[in-house]
Amino acid sequence: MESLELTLLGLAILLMIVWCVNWCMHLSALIYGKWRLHRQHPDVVVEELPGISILKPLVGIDPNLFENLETFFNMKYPAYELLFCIQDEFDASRMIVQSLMDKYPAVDAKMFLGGKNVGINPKINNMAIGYEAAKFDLVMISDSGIKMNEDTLIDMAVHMTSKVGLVHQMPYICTRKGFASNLEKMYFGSQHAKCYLLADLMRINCATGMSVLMRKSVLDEAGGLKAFGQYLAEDFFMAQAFLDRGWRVICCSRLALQNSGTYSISHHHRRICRWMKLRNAMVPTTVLFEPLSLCMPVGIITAWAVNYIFDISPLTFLLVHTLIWFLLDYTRMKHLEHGSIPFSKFDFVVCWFINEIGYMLLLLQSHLEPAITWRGRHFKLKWGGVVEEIYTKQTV
Ligand SMILES: CCCCCCCC/C=C\CCCCCCCC(=O)N[C@@H](CO[C@@H]1OC[C@@H](O)[C@H](O)[C@H]1O)[C@H](O)/C=C/CCCCCCCCCCCCC
Ligand SMILES: O=c1ccn([C@@H]2O[C@H](COP(=O)(O)OP(=O)(O)O)[C@@H](O)[C@H]2O)c(=O)[nH]1
Repeated sequence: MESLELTLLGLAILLMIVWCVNWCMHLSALIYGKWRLHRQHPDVVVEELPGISILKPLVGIDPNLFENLETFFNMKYPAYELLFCIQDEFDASRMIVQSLMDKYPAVDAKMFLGGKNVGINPKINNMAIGYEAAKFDLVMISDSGIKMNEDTLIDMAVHMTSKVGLVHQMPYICTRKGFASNLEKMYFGSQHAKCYLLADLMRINCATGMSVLMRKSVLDEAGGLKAFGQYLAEDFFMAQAFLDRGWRVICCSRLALQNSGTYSISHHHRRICRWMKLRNAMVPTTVLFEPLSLCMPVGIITAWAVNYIFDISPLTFLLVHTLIWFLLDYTRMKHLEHGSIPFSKFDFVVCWFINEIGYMLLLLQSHLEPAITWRGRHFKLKWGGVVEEIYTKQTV
């Protein structure tokens, strides 16, 4: 009996330690975010910044594609080239790119059609020809849904100091109409931002491939872009290749503004679930630690612990815990927005709860359904992150 009580006491103390670690994570991410993000670079001599080759992999169109791509033609940067990689020669994005190239003849832009089969990852296959044609030593990969501010390239280039090999942007979401967009903002502004900033602070590989600037010479030394075609989480392995060679990988101070014109709650959930499956395979410790870094699971287990040790009402504890967590998320989101949050406080509360609950359900789903579906293709992840495409039989 005594040993059971001791075990329960030990467990309760352990859970309280996990709870304290979570508050330290929350506060460190807030402080680090304040220091790292939204910096200005008034003293930079822009003309001296190195040239950049920007790879834009495109598949299909969405209502914001023209607007998003146009921002790349209007960047304040001395030397850059745009390498549009269009997966299918009959893809509708070809017309959009052509019209932008006609509108901005002074911008160095080229189109590459059809890609090249160098592996399984379709994004890598799509960019393979563009990569070979890149003329600058700094190569940037920028996903189709990204919108750029005029000074984002400057910010990324400034972060590419002599010890740095890869600069990435923390994903965030542009303000668009509707609840689905608010929910996406909530996801990227709360738990995701907290862990992303912390990982960057602790130099843990967390680089997301939607917007990354890399030294091409180092990537070539690692086998070039094609070496990463066997993985679906090519971003993770690319960043790892830089770390393995002693280069620093850092997050710059501008956020990656995702502004896809096609969005819905189910699309967001499918996408996040796909990412969770990749995380589970790449860094298996996240299987245990990701739930332990979420408000509700941590609150519930600690409510039991404080009740066991201090006889405090679990419900009161849970309410106070949730309120403070919520307020810290609100503070972070305000900082990420660099101003006021673009939806009402009521919407914020609703989104916050739906995001917290949805997050836990998605974590469960990511374990139940291991196959990965991406843009209509199905993949099986093998240990170590190598991927295999699953072909389904067509019946006529
Ligand atoms: C008690 C502490 C527990 C901490 C546990 C935290 C668990 C992680 C929780 C949230 C993670 C958010 C930050 C990581 C960002 C990863 C984003 C992601 O999942 N990206 C995958 C998909 O990217 C797209 O893939 C297709 C590609 O074409 C696109 O271009 C990409 O954008 C990506 O592939 C994933 C790779 C693996 C990333 C592993 C990240 C581990 C992060 C650990 C963070 C720990 C921080 C806390 C430290 C105390
Ligand atoms: O078969 C594919 C799937 C994706 N992509 C490109 O890869 C990038 C990321 O795709 P998506 O937005 O679907 O990935 P997510 O961010 O959801 O992981 C985009 O620029 C796509 O155009 C590609 O070239 N071929």
